[in-house]
Amino acid sequence: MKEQLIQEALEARKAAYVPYSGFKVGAALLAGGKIYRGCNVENASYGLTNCAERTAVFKMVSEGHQRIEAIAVTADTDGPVSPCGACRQVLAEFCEAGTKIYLTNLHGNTEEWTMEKLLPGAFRGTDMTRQG
Ligand SMILES: O=c1ccn([C@H]2C[C@H](O)[C@@H](CO)O2)c(=O)[nH]1
Ligand SMILES: [Zn+2]
Repeated sequence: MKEQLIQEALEARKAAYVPYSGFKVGAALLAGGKIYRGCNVENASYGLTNCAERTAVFKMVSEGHQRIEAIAVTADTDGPVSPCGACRQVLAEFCEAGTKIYLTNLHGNTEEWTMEKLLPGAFRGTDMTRQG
């Protein structure tokens, strides 16, 4: 599954819409027996850009799944790509501590991370049980 997710992420990257940065990113995740791909989608109002990882997550949720089994992310970086802080927080919502995160690049450099390594001590909904 690791290799398949990486190949799917490489394919997903080809669809990236990046007229401003030129930096294409691809992601692919497994959920409910299906693979959801995502690419980054930029906007003339730069801050509205959606990263590849979040595109894949939102596709998954909108299709009725809420648990990521594993995810691969790829870009044309020197080392394995490093997901941004926003994506780490969004991934944490639908991953468990041990969920595998495959970080890779176009040169075949791959690192196998976990959600807990990607965002230690992530803020979670359960942290809000004593609100009010
Ligand atoms: O993990 C990452 C890091 C960056 N980007 C995108 C956002 C923007 O389109 C471009 C440059 O930041 O890369 C992603 O999609 N995922
Ligand atoms: Zn991001």
